[in-house]
Amino acid sequence: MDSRKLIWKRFFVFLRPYMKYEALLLLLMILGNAAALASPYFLKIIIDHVLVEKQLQLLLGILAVILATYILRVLLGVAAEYLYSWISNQVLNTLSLKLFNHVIRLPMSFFKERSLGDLIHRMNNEVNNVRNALTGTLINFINNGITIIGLIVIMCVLEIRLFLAICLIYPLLFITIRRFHPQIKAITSKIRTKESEILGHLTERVSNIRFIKLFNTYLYEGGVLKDQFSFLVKLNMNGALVRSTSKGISIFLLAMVPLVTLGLGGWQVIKGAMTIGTLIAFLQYANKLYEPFQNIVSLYAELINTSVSLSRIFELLDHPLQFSDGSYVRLEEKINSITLNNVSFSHQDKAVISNLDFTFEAGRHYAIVGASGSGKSTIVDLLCKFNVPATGNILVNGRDLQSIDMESWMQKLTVNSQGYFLFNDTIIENIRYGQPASTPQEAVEAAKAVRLFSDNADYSTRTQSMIGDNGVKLSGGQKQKLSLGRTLLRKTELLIIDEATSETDSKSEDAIYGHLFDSGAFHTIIIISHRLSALKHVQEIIVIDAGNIVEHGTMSDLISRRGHFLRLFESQLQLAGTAAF
Ligand SMILES: Nc1ncnc2c1ncn2[C@@H]1O[C@H](COP(=O)(O)OP(=O)(O)OP(=O)(O)O)[C@@H](O)[C@H]1O
Repeated sequence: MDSRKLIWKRFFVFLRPYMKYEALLLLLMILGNAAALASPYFLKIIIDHVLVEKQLQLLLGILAVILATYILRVLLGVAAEYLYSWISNQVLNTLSLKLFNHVIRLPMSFFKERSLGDLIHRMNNEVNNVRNALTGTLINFINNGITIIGLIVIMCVLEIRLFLAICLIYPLLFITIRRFHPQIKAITSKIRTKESEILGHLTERVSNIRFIKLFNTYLYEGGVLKDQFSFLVKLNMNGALVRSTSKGISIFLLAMVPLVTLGLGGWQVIKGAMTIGTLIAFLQYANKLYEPFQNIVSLYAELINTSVSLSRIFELLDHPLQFSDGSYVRLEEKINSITLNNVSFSHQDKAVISNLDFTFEAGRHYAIVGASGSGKSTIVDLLCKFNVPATGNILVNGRDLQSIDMESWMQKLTVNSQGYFLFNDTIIENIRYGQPASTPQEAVEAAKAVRLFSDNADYSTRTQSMIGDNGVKLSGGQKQKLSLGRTLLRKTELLIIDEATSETDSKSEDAIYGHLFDSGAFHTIIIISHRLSALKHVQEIIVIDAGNIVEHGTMSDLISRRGHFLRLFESQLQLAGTAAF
C-alpha cells in the first residue's frame, strides 16, 4: 500500500469509534445535497410542462416544493455542521492526547537528539493543520464528493450521451492532479521541516533574551532570522508555483465542461433530439459540477498538506516507548545495593564513562566529586535510566536496571538535578508537583525547611504567591531551594542530589543538607557537589576523573592519600583549615 493510503488508513482508526455518528452525518449530507440538487430539475418541468401547457396550479405546487426544499436544506446543513464539529473535536482531542502521552514517555535519548522546535511544531502546528483539515477541508471534500455523485446520477438520467461526452474531460483532470501530487508533497514536507527549524530557533532565542541584550547581538540575531525567513519564502514561492500551475490547468479543463455541453446540447436541440428544458437543466447541472470539482481540486492540495502533517505526527507516535515492552519487571522489593558493573558510556562516539565498578550499599550516604566534565551527571543519568550503558550493566539487588520498569524505578528514586522545572503557579503548587497526595501545609513546612525566605517571613502567605514563568520572580538561590523543597516532600529509598546548592548561601546549604541527611526521609543518598562543606554529611566519597573512578573512601582517607581529591579541593581545604591538611 502506498504511504499516502497508509497514513489515511491509520488516521481513520481515530474515526472508527464514532462510526454511527459518521453514518448519521453522511445521511444528513446526502439529504441536504439532494434538496440542493432538486431545483434545476424543477426548472425543466416548469419550462417543458408548466409554460408549454400553461398549468398555473402545477407552477404554484412546484414553487411550494422548492421553498420546502430550501428550508429543509438549511435545517439539514445546521444539523450536519453541528454533528461534524462534535466528531472532529472528539477525534482531535484523542489524537492530541495520544501524542502528548506518547511523547512524554519516550526515552531521554530521543529528546537529546531532537530540537525542541521540531517537537513543538509537530505537537502543536501539525495537530492544528489536522484540526483545520478536519473542521473544514475534509467535510468540504466529502460534501463536494456527494454533490458530484448526485450531479452525475441526475445528468445520466437526464441525457446520458451528453454526460458521456463531457466525461472525456475528467481523465485529463486526474492525470494533471496525479502528475503534480509528488512535487506538491515533497515541497510541503520541506516547508514543514524549515518551519519547525525556525520555531526551534525562535524558542531558543526568546528564552535566552537576556543574553541577546547582554551581548548586544540584536543585528546579528535579526540577520540570522532574516536568512532563515528568506529560505522559507523561497520554498513557499516554489510551492505556490507548483500548486497554482496544477490548479490553473485543472480549472481550465473544468471550464471546458459547459462549453462542450452548450455545443453538443445545442446541436441536439436544433436536431429536435432534446427539449430546451432538458438542455437548460443539464447546463445548470454541468455548471453546478464545475464548482464542486474546482473545490475538490483545491481541497485535494490541502489534503496533501494534511497527509504531510499526519505523517509527521505518526512518525512521533511510531517512536518506540522506553517502557512499553512487557518484558520489563516492576521492582517491588527494597533496594539493597546498586552495582555499577564494568559500565562504560559514550556521547556520540566520545567515551565519557569507562569501565566503572562500584557498589552503593543501601542505607549509606555517598558523594561523587570530580572536575567539570569528568562524567558525574552522566553517572546520574545512567542511574535514572536516561542513559543506557554501552558496555557492562547496572545491577539493582543483582537484577539488571534495564530490565526494571521505569515507573516502578522512579518510585524508588528522587533526583534533584542541576536544572529545575518551575512553572507559573504558586510556590505551594510548585513544591507539590509530582506529589498530589501531599497537603498545602506540608508544602509550607518544606519551604520553611529549605529556608526559602528569611526565618521571620510569613510563610503561609508568601508561599501562595505566583512565581512567574520558569520562576522568574525568584532569585537563583530561591529557585534551587524551591526545587529542594519539592524533593523533601518525596520520601523515597534513594535520593540523588546533583549540584543542588551551588547558588545557595552556605548557612542555608548547611541547614538543608542537615535536614535531608538527618530526617531519615531518604535511606540512601548520593550527592554531587563541588563544595567541600557539603561532603561532611557523607560516609564515602567517590572521585571521578575523565570518566574513571580514581579514588574512593572517607574524607580523611582521601586527604591523607594526598591524591586527586586533595588537588581538587586544595584551595577549599586551605580556607576551611582542615586539621588533617
Ligand atoms: N548530550 C550530550 N552530548 C554530547 N556530549 C555530552 C552530552 N552531555 C554531556 N556530554 C559530555 O560528557 C562529558 C561529561 O559530562 P557530565 O555532564 O557528565 O560532566 P560533569 O562531571 O557532571 O560536569 P559538571 O561538574 O560541569 O556538571 C562532558 O565532556 C560533556 O561535554
